Amino acid sequence: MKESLTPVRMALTASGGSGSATGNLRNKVALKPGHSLMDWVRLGHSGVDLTGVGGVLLDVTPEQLAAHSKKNDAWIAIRGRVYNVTHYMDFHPGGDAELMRGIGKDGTSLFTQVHPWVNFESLLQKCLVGRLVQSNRSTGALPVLNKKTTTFIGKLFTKRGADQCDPQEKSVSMDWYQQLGTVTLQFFTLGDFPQTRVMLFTSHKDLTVHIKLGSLLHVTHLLLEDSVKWPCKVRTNCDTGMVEIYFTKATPHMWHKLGSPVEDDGQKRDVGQEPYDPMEVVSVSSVTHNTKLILLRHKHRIMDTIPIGYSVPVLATIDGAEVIRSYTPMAAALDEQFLPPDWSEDCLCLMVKQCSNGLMSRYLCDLKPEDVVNVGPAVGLLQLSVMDATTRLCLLAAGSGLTPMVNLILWALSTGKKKRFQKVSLLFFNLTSRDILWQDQLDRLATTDTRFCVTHVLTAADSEWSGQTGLLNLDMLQAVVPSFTEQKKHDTFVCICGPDQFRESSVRFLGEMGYPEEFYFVFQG
Ligand code: HEM
Repeated sequence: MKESLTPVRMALTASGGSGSATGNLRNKVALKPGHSLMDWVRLGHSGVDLTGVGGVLLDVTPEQLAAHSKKNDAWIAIRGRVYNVTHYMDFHPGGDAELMRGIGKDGTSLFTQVHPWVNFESLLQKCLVGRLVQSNRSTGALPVLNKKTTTFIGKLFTKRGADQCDPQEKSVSMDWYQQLGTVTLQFFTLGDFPQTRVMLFTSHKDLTVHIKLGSLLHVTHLLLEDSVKWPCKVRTNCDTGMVEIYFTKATPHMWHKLGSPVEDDGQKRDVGQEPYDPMEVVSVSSVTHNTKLILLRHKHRIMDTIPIGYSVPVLATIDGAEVIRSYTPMAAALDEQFLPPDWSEDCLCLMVKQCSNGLMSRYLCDLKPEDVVNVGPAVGLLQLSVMDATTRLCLLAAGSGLTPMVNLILWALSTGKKKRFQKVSLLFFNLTSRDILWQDQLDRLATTDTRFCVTHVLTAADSEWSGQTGLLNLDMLQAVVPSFTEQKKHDTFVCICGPDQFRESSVRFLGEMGYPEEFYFVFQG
């Protein structure tokens, strides 16, 4: 969860800025009655569409941005995101005239010059229109600062690019803020779900952050001003592509600067073959009679975020032969109260069903704490942006096909998401009731979040089972997945994961319901 950001005046001192557009120490205006921060928060929750575009995230060109430069139609871009601040005008503590100075354009530098501590992400979350993209007419060339890290007024800004890549992949910028006991790094990317690796070495000060966007790897290497604790927390905002890394300071005190950049060779390079990483087993716990939850951790202070629905290859030498099998890392629980006791933020969690003839699954389920497993780079095809306009997510899973669904469920139900999913339905098939994975967690989630519902179906139910039974059929599917209509085609997206036969029949029935391929995604086993 995002930590609350109390405005930190020290951040101002640290950055050397004046804190006011005019140089006055304070430049706040008296707001009209009914325009306090609380009133703004209330308006955000009132259901009024503050975006003015109906809640669909748009790609906005600079020309389109410039067309919204009036007080009663005011858009502003800050760090790659475009917000409609028309409703915010009268709530802006610096007054409407000040805010107007950044309207219709990229207001990032003005904004950071005046109040770098203001948490615009949170204040304007209901106003998010979309992403600022290159104009179609422009050359697509972004500043190319290869192998260069520029530091200015107490924060670090890194921008790199390559000529032959998608313009959206090119830039990653960075900012930071601090409180007495914590320091947070923010990386602004335009990616859907950038893959991030955080590494902290010597004296807990030597920090390297890798952000992988498509075929590019952006590397930020810093010697922090002081030591921080491990592990950190990494949170990715899939709507905006922002990655936030939270550290607890080893000693609480205000830092004068974040640290100094370290020049590396090859700051940006194509991501090609990455070696397998040795990871240590933290714990192996039972989920059901034949399924285990395995927590792995890098031997050194390394932490990865894996994009939703991606899988990692696991490599092991079993009976003298090398075996590779892919698994989808997932959250270790749907709710904090179910987290395994040894879990920490830097754990990679795999759920593995022990198959009688599965060499790798037996090997993994027999692992003991401190054993070492080789894990390769994550790969996947699911792009969350295909669900930009989706309000209803239908998940069809069978057995361990639940694994990619877990992170999808958590993502779709996450608060903070501007374009909320109104409904997330899981149709979950298992053999018998003792095979149902995480039944307690799924059922609990369905009671605590009304947007989520789960239907358990057993294919070999015993006499005590009062729920649904049988193999997937068209009626069952139609009860969970709405009929496909041309007018509402973007409303629903379906994800499928399970054994071959299950995937095939799901696709066949969806076809019978008229669903074109672009409205569902099949995870390959
Ligand atoms: C880019 C154009 C903007 C300009 C020139 C501007 C200017 C100002 C000024 C002069 C102040 C008074 C500063 C002080 O005396 O403490 C202020 C305060 C503030 N502005 Fe803006 N602003 C801009 C955009 C925004 C946006 C987009 C937001 C929405 C997130 C925002 C949120 C705030 C907040 C929350 C304060 C109060 C800060 C505090 O109490 O520390 N501003 N702004």
